Amino acid sequence: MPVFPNADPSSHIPSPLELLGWSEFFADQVKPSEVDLVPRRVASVHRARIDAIDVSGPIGLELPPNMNTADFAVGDWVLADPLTGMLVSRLDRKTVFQRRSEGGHGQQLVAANVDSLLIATSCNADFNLARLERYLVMANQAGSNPVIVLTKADTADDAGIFVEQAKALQRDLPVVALNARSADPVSMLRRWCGVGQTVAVVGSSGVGKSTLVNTMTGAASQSGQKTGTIREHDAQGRHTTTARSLHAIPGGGWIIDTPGIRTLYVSDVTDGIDTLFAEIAELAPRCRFRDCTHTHEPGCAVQAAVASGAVAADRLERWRSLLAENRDRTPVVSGPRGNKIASKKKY
Ligand SMILES: Nc1nc2c(ncn2[C@@H]2O[C@H](COP(=O)(O)OP(=O)(O)OP(=O)(O)O)[C@@H](O)[C@H]2O)c(=O)[nH]1
Ligand SMILES: [Zn+2]
Repeated sequence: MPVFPNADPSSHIPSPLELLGWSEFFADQVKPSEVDLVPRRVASVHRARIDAIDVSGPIGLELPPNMNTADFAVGDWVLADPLTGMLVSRLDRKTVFQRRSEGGHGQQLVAANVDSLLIATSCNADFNLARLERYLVMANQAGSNPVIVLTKADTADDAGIFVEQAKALQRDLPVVALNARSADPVSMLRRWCGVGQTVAVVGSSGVGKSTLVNTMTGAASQSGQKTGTIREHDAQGRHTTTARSLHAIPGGGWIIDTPGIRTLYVSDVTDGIDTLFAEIAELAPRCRFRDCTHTHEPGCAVQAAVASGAVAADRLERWRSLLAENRDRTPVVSGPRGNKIASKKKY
């Protein structure tokens, strides 16, 4: 019998459901009256149809007439009737990404139950600190661990310059530079893609999201086609992703690809901004005024930190503009006495 030097005899062998990302968080939500239902995970959402996976593989989900596919996100866990295949209920989400739809008023669901968000950008003209900050705010707000993935490192003279700049964006932020067309992603991203873990890839069009997903899933497995990624020609005649879907990573977790996002607005993400600019958020309580804007007030701890060089002036500038945008775009609802309160985060 082979001996594995690091094998832990007490180590937990994941159940087939755990391999799909199931955990106690979801199991605890199943009511006694629901024990005859089966958990399924949403693999792709279409206008009139939802495809799911369960322990036996890909499976369709029937939606009752009072439910709308737009209310479901890739990565969601639902309970279904095993006999009719009818979706009965959705379990609460551990994490959820949503973004304000362009021109629209509602929030558009991007993905749910994502453990780590792979924020892809390339080591070239696409590299933009302000855009990365928006994605970081989105990940922080959703409760997922952000990881910056710098693609096309093979085309850069010195990818290290990009790595250093990205690392400075947020405390303890993991940053990896790789060639998405080589085997790099498989080993370099493995620690976020363990058994039962789910990652999602976001970023602008053309940065290499699909290439990354194909490399991680082993394109030869054709799992991309099976779970329903759609590639269409865009205005420039390039192939581009138009639908999100969940793909299996051989020997590991799950990866969700998303279409390129043109404009990412920040809205209702105050906590996410505080995490991104932790050095500023932590100083604020030491300002003389509780509602200090850190611009002109006497006794401002943040301005003092900028003067001493402990906080970078451009960070304060970017913090201010993100916060202003967030304030402008966050819907305000009337409170009990007509006072305005920001809308509550809703999963
Ligand atoms: N040299 C190099 N080329 C890459 C790398 N990653 C992606 N590419 C190329 O960049 C182009 C765009 O890659 P895609 O994977 O289609 O980009 P995408 O982000 O999925 O784009 P959308 O589907 O439009 O959102 C393709 O020609 C890829 O072969 C990389 O790390 N190095
Ligand atoms: Zn201040």
